[in-house]
Amino acid sequence: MMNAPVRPGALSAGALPIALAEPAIRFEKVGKTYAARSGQQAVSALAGIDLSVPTGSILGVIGRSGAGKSTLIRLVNGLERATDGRILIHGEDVTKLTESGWRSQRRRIGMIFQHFNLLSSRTVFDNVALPLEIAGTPRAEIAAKVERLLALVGLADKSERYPAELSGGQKQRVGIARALATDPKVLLCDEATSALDPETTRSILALLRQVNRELGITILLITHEIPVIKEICDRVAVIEGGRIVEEGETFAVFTAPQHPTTARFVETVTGVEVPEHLASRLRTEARPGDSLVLRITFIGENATAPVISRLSAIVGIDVNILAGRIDAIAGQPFGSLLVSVPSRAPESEAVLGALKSLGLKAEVIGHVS
Ligand SMILES: Nc1ncnc2c1ncn2[C@@H]1O[C@H](COP(=O)(O)OP(=O)(O)OP(=O)(O)O)[C@@H](O)[C@H]1O
Repeated sequence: MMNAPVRPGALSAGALPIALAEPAIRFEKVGKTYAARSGQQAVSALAGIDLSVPTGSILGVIGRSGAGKSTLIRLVNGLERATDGRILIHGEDVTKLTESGWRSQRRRIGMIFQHFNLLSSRTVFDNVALPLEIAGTPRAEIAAKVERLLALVGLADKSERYPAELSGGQKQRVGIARALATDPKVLLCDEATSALDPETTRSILALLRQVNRELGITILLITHEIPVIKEICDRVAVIEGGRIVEEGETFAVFTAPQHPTTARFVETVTGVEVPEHLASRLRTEARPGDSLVLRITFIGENATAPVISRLSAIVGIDVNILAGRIDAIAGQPFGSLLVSVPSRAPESEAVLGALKSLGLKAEVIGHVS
């Protein structure tokens, strides 16, 4: 039986759920092999990459050095060409574009870099104006647009300065303004905060979030820093050895990583270390009078609920807090707490049962005297 035909105009693009909307970027079985150079072997940098960047989202690709991140992002703006598969940008296959096709495509893609790539001989204003000059925009229009962009990135008072007179964070703000000059639909970020200190990193990430939310620009970023993913990415893809080993919504991936590499990345921001003085005394077998050490994970609304007092009330015993943290992942609360309770059978079983009834994940770490 044939499917019923879809009536043209029955669904407007605005009414489509995100999952059905055309992704801003789609990789289909993409591979990249760098050709052998004299005396060297060919390098397979990427293989079998299937990845969709939903329109309007921020997707972060994380991986260690050499995993293939730079190659992946360079394929999206045509600085490298895929050797296998296809890349679609807003539905258009860019894999077969000619150089002149790429020139007009690149106007729809902005890019920012780890080392900013500003022209040192041009003022802030002239750096931001450059893509507009290349596109042949009239001078009066350029002036108005550059002023708007500098106001957006918080540098309205720096337009006549030169890059050497700016801090790293200010240079990246100029990079962002320049990348937005041609009204791109997609912004690519290549380790954009790796050269910045943590506080400046946070302010640049907040600006990127604002650009995404207020201008509706899709962002694909690559990084080796998990806090960047935690802070602003809606989705995360983990890349290793040229392959995507895990991909999903940031909160889901962080709270239940499936691949060992993902688990190693996320434990640095979600886990609570067992304090040294405790770790050296931990045993797997309980002895009479011992305490049981548990790691409790709080997700979503549980992270801010008074669960420890509720737990004590249910089981009628004291719960000692040993270490903990409450944080936000992609804007959602997440907490992890190390506690100790009596190891004796009825009490410890009651605690584990009560934690389950409260909807909390508990992991037994060991026993201490
Ligand atoms: N132009 C090139 N010619 C040959 N091999 C290359 C080239 N560029 C990258 N490679 C190789 O491809 C693999 C992936 O490199 P890529 O730079 O994409 O990784 P990365 O994750 O961005 O690493 P890093 O964070 O260190 O930049 C590596 O083995 C690298 O040596």
